[in-house]
Amino acid sequence: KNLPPGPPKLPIIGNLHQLGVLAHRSLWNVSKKYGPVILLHLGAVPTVIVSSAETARQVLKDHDIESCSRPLLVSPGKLSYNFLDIGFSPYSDYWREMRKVCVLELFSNKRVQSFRFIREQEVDLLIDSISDSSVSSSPVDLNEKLLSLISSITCRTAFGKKFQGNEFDEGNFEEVFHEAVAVVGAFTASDFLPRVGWIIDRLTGFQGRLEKIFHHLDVFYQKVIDQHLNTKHEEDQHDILAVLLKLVEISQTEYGEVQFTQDHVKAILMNIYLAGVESSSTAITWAMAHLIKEPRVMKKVQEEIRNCIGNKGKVTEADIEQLKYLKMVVKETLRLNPPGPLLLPRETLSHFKINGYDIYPKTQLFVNIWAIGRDPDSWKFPEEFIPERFEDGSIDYKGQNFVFFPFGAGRRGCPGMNLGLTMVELALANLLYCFDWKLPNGMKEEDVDMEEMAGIVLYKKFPLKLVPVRGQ
Ligand code: HEM
Repeated sequence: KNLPPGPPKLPIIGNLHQLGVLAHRSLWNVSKKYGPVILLHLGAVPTVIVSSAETARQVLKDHDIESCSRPLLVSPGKLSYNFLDIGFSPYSDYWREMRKVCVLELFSNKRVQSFRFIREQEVDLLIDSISDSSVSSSPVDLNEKLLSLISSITCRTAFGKKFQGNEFDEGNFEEVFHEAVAVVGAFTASDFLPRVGWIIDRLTGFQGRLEKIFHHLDVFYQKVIDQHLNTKHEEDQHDILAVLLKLVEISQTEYGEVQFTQDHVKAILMNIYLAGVESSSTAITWAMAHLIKEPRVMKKVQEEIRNCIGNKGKVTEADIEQLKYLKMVVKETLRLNPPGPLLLPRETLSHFKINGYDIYPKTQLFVNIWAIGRDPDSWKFPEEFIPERFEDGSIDYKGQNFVFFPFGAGRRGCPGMNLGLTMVELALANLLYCFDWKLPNGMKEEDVDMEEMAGIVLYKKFPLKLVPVRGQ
């Protein structure tokens, strides 16, 4: 065996202690010492981490089929009704069929376009609410505002209506989903310590949290499903849930292998909310944080938008294509702060080699795109925010260029990329068009902290509070 190198491990926990609070950073440091392919043991689970463009290409392109499964993790398994979703489900005929159906029915350009009016309406509401703060010159908590924006868009798109605050009987809607996000993104003992892990998860209360959140979500999904089924004017329903319920009706005739049930519907709804909301809202927050720290870039992108839109009053989705520099700002943000810094964990299906090292089946695999985005071999001044580096247009999002692929690549790449980018670009463009932004009293650009917090996505740890000044 020619196994990849890695640091020595401890009994039982292996290298778990080396993950630290921000695993992508700790793993980057380990790979600086041992090279771009390293082997760690997370408890009992052999885990390979690749951290260079070349090794990522080998995994996601040359060996995509050998490495495109997912490990059977406890929390995602529970919340996906035993892997009936597409994000956490292992590679199988079932997953292939489900992904095909979802890409066709839920993530197609046509479907994304059909929800355009919802995105534009919700962005208008956001701008109105920020305008109120601009009158009183009070700071706006952008983390909170943007999470609420993307949550509202997603709820209306997925369920046909917004659920905010206490309108949801099982508790505060945002809190319930926030807890679901925390639970699904957590490293649990059962995933790494097969015999004793479940005892630890019981003792720490994790198991109880998981059961409780599963119950709350299940009651919620069932309610919205029942409401949909009981609505007389079915033709009025154009949301994703209506599309999914239609699939339940016709699954046997049209979708051969997969027999769609209400549990499948619930699992997909979980994917859409959990995968879409925090990743997109967090990307906009990071973009605003970089821009406020870099007045040169802020000025340039605002000039582009304002010159292009003139006095129209707002930016619509049709305008976005012309905003080339805005697109570069979004790319540069996703290079430095990819919402999924290690992608989602993969699991290998068969033996293959990376850089000559043997990778065996049932190995967990992480691709450290956060490290690849800061690799000095690929990027000049990697720590600096310079959108112009994307000027020549040679680097796109399609997962073909392995120096930059914030949506992953290959078979498991993000199917919600177009939807995510559309929401990010539209919201950001309007925030920049409608307002000038200032730091609260006494703060300087260098005081804006860029500390990260790990979860299902890489959050900005502290709220970004900025004062809006109404421009046009
Ligand atoms: C800025 C926004 C977003 C970013 C950066 C992002 C990023 C990612 C990444 C890195 C992965 C893992 C890819 C891999 O393992 O190779 C992923 C998977 C996924 N994303 Fe996204 N995503 C975003 C928005 C969305 C949205 C809006 C949705 C749906 C509404 C979505 C749905 C999914 C699903 C279902 C998967 C699992 C795919 C599979 O395993 O087959 N994402 N995303």
